[in-house]
Parts: sequence; structure tokens; C-alpha cells
Amino acid sequence: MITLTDVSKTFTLHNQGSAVIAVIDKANLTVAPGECVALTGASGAGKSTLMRMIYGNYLTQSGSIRIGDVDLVQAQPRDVIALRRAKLGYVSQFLRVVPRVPTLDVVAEPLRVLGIPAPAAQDRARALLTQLNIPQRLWGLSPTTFSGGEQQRVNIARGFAHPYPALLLDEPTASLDPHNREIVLSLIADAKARGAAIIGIFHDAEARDSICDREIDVGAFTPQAVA
Ligand SMILES: Nc1ncnc2c1ncn2[C@@H]1O[C@H](COP(=O)(O)OP(=O)(O)OP(=O)(O)O)[C@@H](O)[C@H]1O
Repeated sequence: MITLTDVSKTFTLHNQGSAVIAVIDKANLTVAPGECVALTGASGAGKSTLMRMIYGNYLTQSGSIRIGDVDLVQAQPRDVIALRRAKLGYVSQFLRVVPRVPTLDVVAEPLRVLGIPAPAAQDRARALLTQLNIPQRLWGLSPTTFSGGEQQRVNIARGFAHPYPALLLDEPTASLDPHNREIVLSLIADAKARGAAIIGIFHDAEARDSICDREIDVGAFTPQAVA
């Protein structure tokens, strides 16, 4: 479902004499439907960079990143948008929302943009918010003033509202208490069971060991330093 072939990335620092930093060199990986793969490696190895490349936020210099039958490296912007709507979900560590939109609509929105009618989309949003222990009194409020853990759970509810066949998770359990952490792990397990291909960054080793089928050390893709 997710296949990276010879993927490389350099950053050019235009404000620092156009210095070029090579971060990823010829990364190859495949994630099958129903599989959860953890990206591991030392701080600075390139985990977040690789994740942003797979979502299409960072440009990839060479190689291909296939999500189903779409190559993100070659895709036109409108194809990337269509892919993100229907096929490729991303749960980042932090919630970014339009101010004043109520939590229930924030969670239902990924379904609404796919044409699901409001009542069905909101039913799904209510079920997820209940499962993730967001009190009902908060559902009509914007999540902008919520606590860090509440915002993270709203973000997770939103990310799991639509059954994306491919899912990227950046530290999905980072600010959570043990009970809510278990709930998030069960959502990930459900997504695997329905056949989602998942790539995640988990600094929480226990969570990683319990949910991931394999680990890929991104350090293996770090370019060799030139002496
Ligand atoms: N936008 C950018 N511009 C320039 N360099 C960048 C940029 N983003 C990341 N880098 C560099 O790429 C390298 C990899 O960074 P990245 O954030 O992907 O590492 P990481 O493995 O996710 O680290 P951590 O575990 O500390 O979050 C670092 O050397 C970083 O300085």
C-alpha cells in the first residue's frame, strides 16, 4: 500500500550561503495493508522529514513514494489533495484548526469533505469523542482552549473518522495518560484489522512494541558523511 523506492532528500539553506544538507539517501520501504511500521532512529536521523515527505509536505528530490497507485513525488497538487482526502490520513502531534469551529464539526469534517451527510458524519464524530473521553459539554466549543491532551485526542478522533487505507501517525500517544493511551492503541489496532497500512513515530517504546509489527531505523538511510 505504501512503497518508497530510492527516496532521497536534501535541504538547501538559501539564507545560509545555499548550504546543502543531505538528510535521506536512497530510502526503501514497503508497508502492506494491515501492517504498522515504526520509524526509529536517533534524534536528527530524519524520522519527521521522511514522514513529511510521505505526506507530500516536503519535496522529494528523487525516487518514488507510492500510496496505492499514486506516486506522490510526481503527482500534481490537485492529485495530492484528492489522495489526502480519501486515501492518506495524517495525525500530527498538534491540532491545527480554524478558530471558532466546534469540536464536533472539527472531527466530522474529514467525512463531510468526502460527501458524507452531516447526521452520519456527526454520529461517527460523537462515537469517537465518547470513546476518547472528551466530555460532551466540550463538543460544541472550539478545541483551541482545550488542554494539550484533550487537543491531541480531538486530533486523533479527526484522524480516525474516515477509514483511510494509509495512515501516518506522529507521536499519537505523546501527551496522553495511560488510560487514553490504551484507547488510542486500540483505535490503531482496529485500523490495522480493517487493513490500513500505518507508519508511525512513537517515542513511547512500550506503545511502539505493543502495536507495531516492525521497526525501520531511519539511520540506515542517513547519507555517509563526506570526509
Ligand atoms: N526544514 C528544514 N530545513 C533544513 N534542515 C532541516 C529541516 N527539517 C529538518 N532538517 C534537518 O534534517 C535532519 C533530520 O531532522 P528530523 O526532524 O527529520 O529528525 P528526527 O529523526 O525526526 O529527529 P527528532 O527525533 O529529534 O524529532 C536534521 O539534521 C535537521 O536539522
